[in-house]
Amino acid sequence: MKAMFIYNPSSGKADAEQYKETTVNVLEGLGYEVIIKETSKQNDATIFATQACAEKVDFLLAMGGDGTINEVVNGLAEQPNRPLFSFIPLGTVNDFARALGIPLEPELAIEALKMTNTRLVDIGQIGDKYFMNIVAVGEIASRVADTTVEQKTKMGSLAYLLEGAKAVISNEEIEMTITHDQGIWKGTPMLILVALTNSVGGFEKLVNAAEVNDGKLHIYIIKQAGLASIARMGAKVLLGTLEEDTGVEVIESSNVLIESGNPLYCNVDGDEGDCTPLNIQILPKHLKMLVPQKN
Ligand SMILES: Nc1ncnc2c1ncn2[C@@H]1O[C@H](COP(=O)(O)OP(=O)(O)OP(=O)(O)O)[C@@H](O)[C@H]1O
Repeated sequence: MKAMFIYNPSSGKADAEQYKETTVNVLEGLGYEVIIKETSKQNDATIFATQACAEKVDFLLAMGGDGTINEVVNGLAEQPNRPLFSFIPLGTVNDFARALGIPLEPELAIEALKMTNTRLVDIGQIGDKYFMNIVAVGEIASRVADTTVEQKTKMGSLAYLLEGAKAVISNEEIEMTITHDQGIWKGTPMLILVALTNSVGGFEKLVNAAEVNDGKLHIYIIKQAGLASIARMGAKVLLGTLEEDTGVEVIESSNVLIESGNPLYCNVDGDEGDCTPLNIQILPKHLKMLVPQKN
């Protein structure tokens, strides 16, 4: 059996090197012959993941933050022979790991490779790219993309909230049209989230209803709100009851087209993505993943 191990030495606190040997030992202990690939720049992880498919490896293991994992998913998504996939989270947010029950401590995640189950997992397609967690559209979303790596490392998920709140103060109303399976929504929302998983920006209960393999895009339309309403919604984010807020509308759909009066950049899995109009669809159970067995 062959495995490819892709790691990003710069992810998180840049400590992939320290976990590399243990990871390879565990893979070899599981009977894999291991091909090791170190990324050095943007897109390397995508190229390596595509190579893994061409070389028909049995298992692809990645180590890195959400950005690296997103690149790997982009390399796998269009290939006909996708290997089993899993990853060791090293980033600052690690939403996909939270959603899948992969331990956030790298040592524990590596150990967990010894006892896994397979799970078919949905991914999303946005234009010609792929994502596994979230697309955010609105002025807040573009500000979040401005959060520096230093801010993210220091404050973790809090950075997302603070940057978001700052953006709200200068928020201008932008007309948006959302075409989904059941109809068309028009308005001037503050933020639109299209989520595949429960965990967004490190908040594990943000999209409570989302399961990684439910075949649905969970669309949260967050309407214009003053600071008091934002504080109320913030509390509900923590409690996992955001969808009950009067300022929030939730739509489930397999496809969505998001158009806006002025072009708006979106944020895809924490990084800047394309500009509106955005065509998003779900690819149900597209990845076969190895996830830790539940105790
Ligand atoms: N050797 C490298 N040095 C610097 N950057 C790299 C290297 N290899 C890959 N990259 C780039 O680093 C980007 C960010 O990495 P990643 O998201 O894994 O870490 P992070 O930003 O610390 O995590 P998170 O997204 O959870 O905050 C990748 O998308 C890739 O383009």
